Amino acid sequence: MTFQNTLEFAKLLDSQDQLYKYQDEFIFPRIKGEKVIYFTGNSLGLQPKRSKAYVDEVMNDWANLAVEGHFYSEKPWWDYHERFANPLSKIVGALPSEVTVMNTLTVNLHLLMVSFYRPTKTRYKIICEEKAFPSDQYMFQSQVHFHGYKPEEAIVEIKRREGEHNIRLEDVLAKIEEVGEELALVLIGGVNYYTGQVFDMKTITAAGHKAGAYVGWDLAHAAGNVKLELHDWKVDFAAWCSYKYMNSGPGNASGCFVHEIHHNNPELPRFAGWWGHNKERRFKMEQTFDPIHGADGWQISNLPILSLAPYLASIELFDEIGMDALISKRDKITSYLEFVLKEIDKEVYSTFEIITPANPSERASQLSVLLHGEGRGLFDYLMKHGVITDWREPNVIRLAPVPLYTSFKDIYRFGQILKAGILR
Ligand SMILES: Cc1ncc(COP(=O)(O)O)c(C=O)c1O
Ligand SMILES: Nc1ccccc1C(=O)C[C@H](N)C(=O)O
Repeated sequence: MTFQNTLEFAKLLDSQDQLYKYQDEFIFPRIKGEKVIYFTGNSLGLQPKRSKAYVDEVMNDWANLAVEGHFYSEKPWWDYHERFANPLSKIVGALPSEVTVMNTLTVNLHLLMVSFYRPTKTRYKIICEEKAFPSDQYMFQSQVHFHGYKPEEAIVEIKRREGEHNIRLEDVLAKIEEVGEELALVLIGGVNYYTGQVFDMKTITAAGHKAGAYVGWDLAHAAGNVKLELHDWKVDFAAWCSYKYMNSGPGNASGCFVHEIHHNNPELPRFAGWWGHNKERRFKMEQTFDPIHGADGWQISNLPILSLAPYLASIELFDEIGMDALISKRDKITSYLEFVLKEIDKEVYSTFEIITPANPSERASQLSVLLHGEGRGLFDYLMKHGVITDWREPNVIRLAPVPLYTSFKDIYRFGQILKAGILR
């Protein structure tokens, strides 16, 4: 399809968009009375209107039933998290028994590393990507330190080549082969938070296994954004936060995946708690831990039901729409954004550089734009004029045209505001 940078064309695309109506499911902040153009769903997703009723339900059950709510509320709290298994498993390409919700992302990655980072004298290295999200870097450093290694000897970063913004698959595979028998774990962000690069998770997972290592993925920017087949790819474990593309609310619960091949492995250590104990016998208060066979067996504490409530509301929305419809709009709207950026760049003789891969199979909902010759002033201008983006040092803005609630008209309007901002 040949795109045009006109309001009429954007409206035409909106009229063909089957997800157009879902914008109305979300609450948009307003600036001077007008809904903002929201490009930061990769940091914090918008609030679905249906979330509040789910939270209210828990508040009411708590008021009316108090402790009895654990077992007798409309959605009993003691197994509330089990409602996520079906819809979540479809989002990440897993069996229902392979997913669970608990804690928060970095905490879950730490807990999963308890099981899957088991360094020995000869096999102790972790491969990760250069400039991983800082929380992941601190996690790796503290984990290797905990096991008695120094970060510089145990952490192997895959570097970008000189002058390139993205990591090449061939370089990931070469590094895995090079580290070979010393490799204990590969743990990479499935979608890089800064550039929006999507890694070839299937190929990297297979390569890590061939080297004899476990392979896990930080799916913060991938869950609800890209097509995942965690089960078929034989990923060992993964975790994600739910407050980005899954719109569950600030700091909300994380999701976890543990492949079924690990469910009955008594050799795998884990940090246990009563919520991971045999469900039928949990309240018998027995001494010996008998883990649930499934990702739920990694649960530790009883769950924060008030925060799961909006996550459940949002996950049901995903279930209604399905990942395939989302991804098909995602690709079209991301390409339209790319087109509009390039058109504006030509019109104003500017020098943007989109550092996200141009290849649609290596990107998803995010375009990261290097603003050569522009500074924070442009970002501030956009914010003031109703475009919410985010700024990452030294001079990158990240734009995520989330398919659930972004319209093609938003993209056109953004282009016009951007142009005015550059010419200001
Ligand atoms: C890739 C990645 N990893 C980890 C985190 C940290 O998540 P949390 O603070 O929920 O542990 C984030 C975002 O905050 C992220 O983007
Ligand atoms: N949870 C947050 C709390 C405060 C500020 C930012 C975040 C983010 O999630 C940042 C996000 N991980 C990012 O890719 O920028």
